[in-house]
Amino acid sequence: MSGAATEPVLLPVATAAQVRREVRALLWGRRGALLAAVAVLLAGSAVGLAGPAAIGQIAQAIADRRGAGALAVPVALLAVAALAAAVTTWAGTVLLARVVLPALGQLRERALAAAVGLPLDAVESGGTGDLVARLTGDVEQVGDVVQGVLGRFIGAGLTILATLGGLAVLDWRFAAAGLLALPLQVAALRWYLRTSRPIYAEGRAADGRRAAALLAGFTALPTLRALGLGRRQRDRIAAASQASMEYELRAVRVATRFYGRLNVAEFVGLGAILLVAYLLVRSGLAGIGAATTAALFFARLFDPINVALGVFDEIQQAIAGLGRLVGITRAAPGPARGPDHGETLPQRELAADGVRFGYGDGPDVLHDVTLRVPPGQHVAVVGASGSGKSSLASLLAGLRRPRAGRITAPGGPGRAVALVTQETHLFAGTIADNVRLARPDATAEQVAAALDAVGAGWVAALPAGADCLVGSGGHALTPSQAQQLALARVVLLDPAVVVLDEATAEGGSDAARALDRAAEAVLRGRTAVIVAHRLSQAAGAGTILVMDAGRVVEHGTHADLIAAQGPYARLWAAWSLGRGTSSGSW
Ligand SMILES: Nc1ncnc2c1ncn2[C@@H]1O[C@H](COP(=O)(O)OP(=O)(O)OP(=O)(O)O)[C@@H](O)[C@H]1O
Repeated sequence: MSGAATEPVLLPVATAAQVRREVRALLWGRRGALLAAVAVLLAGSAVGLAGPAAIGQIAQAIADRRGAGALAVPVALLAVAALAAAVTTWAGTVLLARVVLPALGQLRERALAAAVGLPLDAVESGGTGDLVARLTGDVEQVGDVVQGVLGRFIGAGLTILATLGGLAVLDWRFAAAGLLALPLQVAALRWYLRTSRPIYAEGRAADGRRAAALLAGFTALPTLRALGLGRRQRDRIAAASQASMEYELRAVRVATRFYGRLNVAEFVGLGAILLVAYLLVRSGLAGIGAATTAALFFARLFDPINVALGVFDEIQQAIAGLGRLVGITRAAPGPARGPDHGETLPQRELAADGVRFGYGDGPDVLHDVTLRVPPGQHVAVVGASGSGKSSLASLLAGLRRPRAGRITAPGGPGRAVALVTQETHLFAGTIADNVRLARPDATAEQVAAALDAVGAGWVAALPAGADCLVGSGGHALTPSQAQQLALARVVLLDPAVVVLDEATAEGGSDAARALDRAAEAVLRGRTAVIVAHRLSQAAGAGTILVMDAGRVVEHGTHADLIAAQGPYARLWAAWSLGRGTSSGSW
């Protein structure tokens, strides 16, 4: 392993243009519904203008000293407008959620699917933490914004537009006066974002330290008590709590000052409108009614502007989260889906040509490895520990990409190459669920047949049979039983090629024999590469490949290699000698 302590290479983050393209693609199929939602929200905003207009009419009627009858229509309009605005805004928000939530769900599915197909090295170099954070934290953040504030943000934006339009319709000078507030609002927002972000970030870090201090207090309780250190830990927790509270206070102070600045902007805008109204009314260019309406229009902007600016930060963070989500789908796809893995030409044999490989930016661990496995043939790979057998297996299975050279595998529908390693993971669920992972539509009979094929008779003996719960919290399986389930998965998957990496290394002699038989059943009739843990596994294979320090140093049948008196013959002699005394592996 190389000791290069480089920063982890995180998964890519999509650029703004890529995010836009992805969002457009996601929404394109729903554009009709989206347009409808925006139209309804816009209608709601426009209807909302009727309220101030009605009040303006009332003011005008009073100024003109008309009778009470003249108020009937504007008052009725006021009531109807309020109702209509409420209904349309509600309908628009619901419609918008119906469009955006399924789109987000689709993006999450695509990101998940991409994550599952990521090349192992991409995940390893970025750290699984990055991937998990994106699939949980970022999805949650984007989802919260989409469900919570997006509708309000769009509604507020449309209300601002409609109101500015209303002001301009009354008199363009009203709109111009109102726009005086804009530069002040922009400056306030920029100041707020600049000042609040570091406070929020440090606040989150302080929260983390508080949680860590608390946790340490709990886990180390017996030690702390025994040594009489409880008070010191309590002081530490108190200090951490104090620190995170101070950040919270600072955040509140900044927010208060932000809204104070917005109020100044509103004061400037409203003052300008009143001044313009005064001048227009005095010169007879506008009536009292229009002036009242203009002032009310502008006052009506306060709310949506506060909403829009208040959630701006959240929306920006959600856009950043979206970039990280889309970034997963942009990460280079694994070689199993690349053209070299048999997509272009129907390829029958599994082959490696001049393959060079190493981990991360470490040294090469495979040098110029070439091998061919004709259809239906079995090749066993043997060699001392660290000679590169497992690395070669993961390359052949398409889990990792070579630095140079090519891996070619039989093409065809479905997953053509299955890798079985001893690291089998059991998912929480029934035994049948675990086997069915390979083929979700498999019937109970097919699952039973697959279990039968690998000799997992013990399943039928369980009280619940294949419906027995396993995985975290479920019935505990022995490593070799878990291995059998992994092999049963392969039977269901029915791949053309199987790469078996020490699948039978687990267990004592009885279990090992059972696994050997299971592996034989799985390999029968398929092209296979077997990383042989015990030489007896290799002896039966058509071709044996001997590896040493990342190179293929010998290959041939068992008899050929014994006769050649080379490295394999030496391994065989050593292994045969130790067979009686050790567990059987070298
Ligand atoms: N994930 C990894 N990151 C970095 N180096 C690795 C990694 N896995 C293996 N190596 C290195 O690659 C070389 C080949 O290891 P590999 O596991 O392929 O050998 P092997 O023949 O399968 O050994 P064993 O029989 O012990 O499993 C070794 O030097 C090993 O230290």
